Amino acid sequence: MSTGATLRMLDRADKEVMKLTRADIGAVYEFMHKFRHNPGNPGLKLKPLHGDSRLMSARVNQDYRALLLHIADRDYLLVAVKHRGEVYDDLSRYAYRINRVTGGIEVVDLTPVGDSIVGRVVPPDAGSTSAPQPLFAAYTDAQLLELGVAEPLLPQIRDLTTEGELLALLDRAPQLTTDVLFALFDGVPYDQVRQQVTDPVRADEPVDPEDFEAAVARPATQVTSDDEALQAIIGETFERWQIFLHPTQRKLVEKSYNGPARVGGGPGTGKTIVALHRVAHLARRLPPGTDRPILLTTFNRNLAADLRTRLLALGGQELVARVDIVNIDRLASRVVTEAKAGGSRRVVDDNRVPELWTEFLLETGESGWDAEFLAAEWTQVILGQVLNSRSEYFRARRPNRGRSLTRVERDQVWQLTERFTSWLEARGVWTWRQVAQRAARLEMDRLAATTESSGSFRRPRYRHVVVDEAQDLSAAHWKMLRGMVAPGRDDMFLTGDTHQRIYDNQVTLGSLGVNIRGRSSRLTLSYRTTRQILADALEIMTGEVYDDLDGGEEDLAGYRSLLRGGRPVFRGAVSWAQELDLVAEHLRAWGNPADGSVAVCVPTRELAADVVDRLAADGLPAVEIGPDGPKQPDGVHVGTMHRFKGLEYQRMIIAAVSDGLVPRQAISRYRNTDPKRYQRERQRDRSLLFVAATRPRDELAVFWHGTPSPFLTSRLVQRQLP
Ligand SMILES: Nc1ncnc2c1ncn2[C@@H]1O[C@H](COP(=O)(O)OP(=O)(O)OP(=O)(O)O)[C@@H](O)[C@H]1O
Repeated sequence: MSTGATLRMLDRADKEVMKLTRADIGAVYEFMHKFRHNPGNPGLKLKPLHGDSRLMSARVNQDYRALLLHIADRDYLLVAVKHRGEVYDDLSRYAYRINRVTGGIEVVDLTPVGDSIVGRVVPPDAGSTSAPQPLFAAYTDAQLLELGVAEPLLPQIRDLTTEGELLALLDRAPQLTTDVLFALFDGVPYDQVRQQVTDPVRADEPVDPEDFEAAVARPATQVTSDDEALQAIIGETFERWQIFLHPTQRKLVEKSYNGPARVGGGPGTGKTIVALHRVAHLARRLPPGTDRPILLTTFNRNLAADLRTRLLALGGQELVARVDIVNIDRLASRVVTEAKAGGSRRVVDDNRVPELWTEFLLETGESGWDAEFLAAEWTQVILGQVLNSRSEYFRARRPNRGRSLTRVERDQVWQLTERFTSWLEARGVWTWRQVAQRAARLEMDRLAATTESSGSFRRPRYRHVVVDEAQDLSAAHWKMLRGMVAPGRDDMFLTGDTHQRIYDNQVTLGSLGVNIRGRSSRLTLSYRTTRQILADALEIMTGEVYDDLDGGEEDLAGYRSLLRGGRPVFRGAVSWAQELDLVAEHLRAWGNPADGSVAVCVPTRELAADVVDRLAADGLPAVEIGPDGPKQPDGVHVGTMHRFKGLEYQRMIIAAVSDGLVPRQAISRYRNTDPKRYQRERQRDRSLLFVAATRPRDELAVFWHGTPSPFLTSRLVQRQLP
C-alpha cells in the first residue's frame, strides 16, 4: 500500500511563504516533499489542532509549522505557514468554510499577529465629533452572504469605518470577499455587484458545504498541486499569473464550449493570461504527438513574440512545441506562399492605399471618381467583407459608407477595382488586406474540400484556434481562421477588448461564420493599473459607444482594480518646447530611472524623435519602441501610441495630448464629407489614448501644449497643478 499523500497549496499560503527567509522557504519545500512521500513520517508531527479534526499542524522546521486542512483520506491542503508560537496561541482564530456561493474552500486567520484589526481602538478623525459610520451599514448580513462574503469575517466587516481598515482586512480576506467589498465600497449598486462580481464565480451546481473533496477541485479554490510550480514558487522563478488564476479566469480557461467562445474585459484584466492558460489546457487534452494542432495568433509581430515568451514561461518547450504561434498577417502570407498564390509580389502597407489609388487614377486618366472614396470602398467594403465577385458586391451592404451607390455606379466601382488590382499586380505589389483576402479564400476552399469529400487528404489545419487581441482582426482574417478549424466543440477561443481597437477593422463575427452568441464572457478585475489610473482612463472614454464584435454594444461596467496608488498628474504647457521641459523635469522627479520601467508615449513619430533628442541631451539613454517592441530592455522607452499595445510599465508619461494631435487633425476633413468615417476615426484615436493610459502600473502623467485634447474632460484638465 502506498504511504504517499496529495498536498496542494492554497494561493494565500504562498504569499506567507514568500515572506520567509530563503532558508525557511527551502525548509517548506523540503517539508512538502517529505509530506507527500509519507505524511505519517514521525518527524513531521502531523496532528489535529485542538478542537478541530480537519485543521492540522505539522512541523516544517524548528521555528515554523504548516497549517493543513485535511480534505479526504490522503488529501491535504497547505493553508498557511506560521511561526510555531502563533499556531498554538489561540486556536479559535482559524476559521475555514466552504463558501456557499462559489463552493470554494476559504481559510481565514481572524487575528494575524502584528496586523490585528480585531479589538484595535480606532482613534476618531481629528476634529470629528460624530462617531464614524460603519462602511457597510447599508447591507444586512444576509445580503453580504448572498454576494459570497466569507461568513467568519462578518463581525470584523461590521466594525470597519475607514478605507485603511478595509484595506488591512482585505489583505488577508478570501478573493471573493475582497472583490465584493471593494465594489460596494466604490459605490457599485448591490445588484450590479451580484451580476458582475459574484455571478461569474458562482458554482455551477448546488454546493454541499461538507464536501471538501468537491470543493478543493472547484476553480474558486485557488491552489497549485504540481511540483514544478511549487519549485518555481520556492525558487522565486515564477510570476503569480503562471500559477494562480482568479476563479473567474480559471472557469473560463477550463470550460468546454460548444463552439467559438469569446472573453472580453478592460485592459489588464488578464485576457492574454487566460488565452495562454487556455492553450495549455487544450494542449493537455491532446493525444501525444509531434504536430502543432493549436494555433495561437494575435495582431502583430511583437505581440506574437511576447505570447511565445509567456507561453514558454507557462508550459516550457514541450508546450510551445505543440502550438503554432504566429501573428495574423504572417499566417495569411504563409497560406498564400504555400499555395503559390502570391507570385513574387511584394506586400505594401495598407496605409499607402489612398496614395496608390491617386497614382492609378492619374495614370489611367480616370477622373470621375475620388481616390479617397475608392480607396475606402475597396478597403472597407470589397476587401473588408471579402467580396469575391461582382454579384457579391452588388448584394453587399455598405454600412458606415456615408454615400449610397446606384447599380450603375457599383458596376463602375467594381470594374475600377479590378483594373486597380491588375495595375498593382503589374507593379509587383499587393497590400496586406489583399493577402488576407486571398488566404481567406484559400482556407475556405480547403475547409469545403475537407467536409465535402470524406477520405480527402485535406484535413483542417488546426484542432483549436486561440486568438488574442481579437478586436483588431479584419473580416478576411476571421474567414481565414474559420476555414482553418472544423466547426465544433472548443474550436475557437477569442480574447479582446473593443475599447482597445486601434486598427480600422470592425466586424460582426456571426456573419463571418464565427458564432459566439451565448458564449461570451467578460473579465472585470484589473491586475495591472491602480484604481486611480483606471478611474481617469475610464473618464477618457466618456460618451463613446463600443461594439461587442457581434453587432451589439459593450461597455466597461464593473471594470475595477484592487491596487492603490497616487492620482495621475495632468499638466499643460504653452509650447512643445516647454512641454519637453516638463517631461524632463518629471523624469527627474522620478529619479531618472533608466532600467526600462519608465516610458514616454506621444502621438507621432516626429514627436517621439524630439523626445529621444531631448532625453539624449539630458544624458538619459532613450530607447525607441520599434515594430518588434523596445529595441533594448533598459533605458527610457519612447514610442508612439500604437507601439504601446501589449506593453506594461511601472510609470508612464503621455505627452502632446493636445487638440489637433489627439485626435489627429487629418481626420477633420471627414467631419462633413463622411461623418460616419469621422466618428470611427475619432473613436480609434480615443482608443489609442485609452490603451496608452492603461499601460502604467503605478504612476501616470499626461501632458499637453496649447489646447488640451477634447478627450481630456474639463475635470481632468482642471486637476493640473497651479
Ligand atoms: N491571475 C493573475 N495573477 C496575477 N497576475 C495576473 C493574473 N492575471 C493577470 N495578471 C497580470 O495582469 C497584467 C495584465 O494581464 P494581461 O496582459 O493578460 O491583461 P489583458 O487583459 O490582456 O490586458 P490588455 O487588454 O491591456 O492587453 C499582467 O501583468 C499579468 O501578469
